[in-house]
Amino acid sequence: MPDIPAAPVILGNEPGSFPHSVLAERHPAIIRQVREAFPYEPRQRRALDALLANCTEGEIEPLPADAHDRERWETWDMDAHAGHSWYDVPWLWSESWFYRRLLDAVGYFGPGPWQGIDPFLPSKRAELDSPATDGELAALDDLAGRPAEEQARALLHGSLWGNRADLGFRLSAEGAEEAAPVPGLVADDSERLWSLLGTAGTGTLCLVADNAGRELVPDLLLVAHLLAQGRIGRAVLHVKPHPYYVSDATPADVVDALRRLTAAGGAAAAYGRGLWTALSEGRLTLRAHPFSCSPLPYERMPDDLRADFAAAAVTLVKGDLNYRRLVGDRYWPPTTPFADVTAHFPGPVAALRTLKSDVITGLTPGTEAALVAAEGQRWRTGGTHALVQVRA
Ligand SMILES: O=P(O)(O)OC[C@H]1O[C@](O)(CO)[C@@H](O)[C@@H]1O
Repeated sequence: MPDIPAAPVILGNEPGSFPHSVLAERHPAIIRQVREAFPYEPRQRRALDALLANCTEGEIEPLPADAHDRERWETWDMDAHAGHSWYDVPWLWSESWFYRRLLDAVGYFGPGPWQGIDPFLPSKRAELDSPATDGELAALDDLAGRPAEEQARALLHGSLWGNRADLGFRLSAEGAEEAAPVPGLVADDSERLWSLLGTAGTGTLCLVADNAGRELVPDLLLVAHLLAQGRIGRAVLHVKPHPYYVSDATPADVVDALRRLTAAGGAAAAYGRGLWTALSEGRLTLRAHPFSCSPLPYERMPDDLRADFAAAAVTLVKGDLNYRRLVGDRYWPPTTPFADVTAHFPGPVAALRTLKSDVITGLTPGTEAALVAAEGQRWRTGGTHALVQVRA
């Protein structure tokens, strides 16, 4: 690990800051949304009320002795944070804790009739079934006639901007972006990524997925294309073992996305069938490792996960939250080299992310200055900029 000076860990205790607004406003809004989405019973409603009070005004209370994952949370710093305000512990930790406690409140971990019912399913399904998704899948028919290289670039673009829930594989979108005053892409190592993926490869691609629906669909399309073109021999798709950060993809969401593709007809269905076959033949594997919902940076990943990533030709890490966990959720100076903050990662790694939180590394001084001149600090959190960063 290079000797880089540690930057301050992001906490949520500064009123007016983005992390503070997530804890003070977004989490209560998520609780309201979940209450309205299901006919939860009185016990669950009382538990949601208690969570609302606890997460905004209370202290972190350890999991009960019989919680199925208590030991795991002990290794994830629960005892060190117990007794503190949610605002005074690392923001990354507080956010993960919120989803863990929310699932408890609605009875997700059971036992009982609500066990395994995803409280975010209605919003995920609505997005997947939206007419916007129809239009985006239909656009694949035009893409199918283009040269493979062009398809690959368009699908990468779709996967990247899909992180904004905006499938970008409509080729027309590419030019629009270049016309913006500050480029949409604040760092673009995509050529290095293509060189890692080669043109004829037997290696494994690990894709650490982020959101379900309109992000997962283009992620799957990209994987399908790379497998079909023989640029990789195998893919491992890492998803979350349980609902998380509202829209994060779980194994059930992968199945929903595949059904959506195969039912769409045209080129989308062909991609869907290819993925279905790849899963049944073991060329595409699903992983839902507990650490994928951990409140810790990837630097602290367990050995089995480390071995997975070490064996990959490249690991694609999708989205803002995974970026925060990859580089460390800290106020890095924006020009801190990406290679330095990802030196802990056990193999070649590429981040594909739209910018939705304060964490950023790997910018050139010129890019940072142009962004600040045009937008102040809004570019960090607005989701209007994106990056492709690679450490080979
Ligand atoms: O879906 P993504 O790209 O991981 O974004 C989730 C994002 O939600 C927030 O945590 C706010 O809750 C972001 O700052 C975070 O990183």
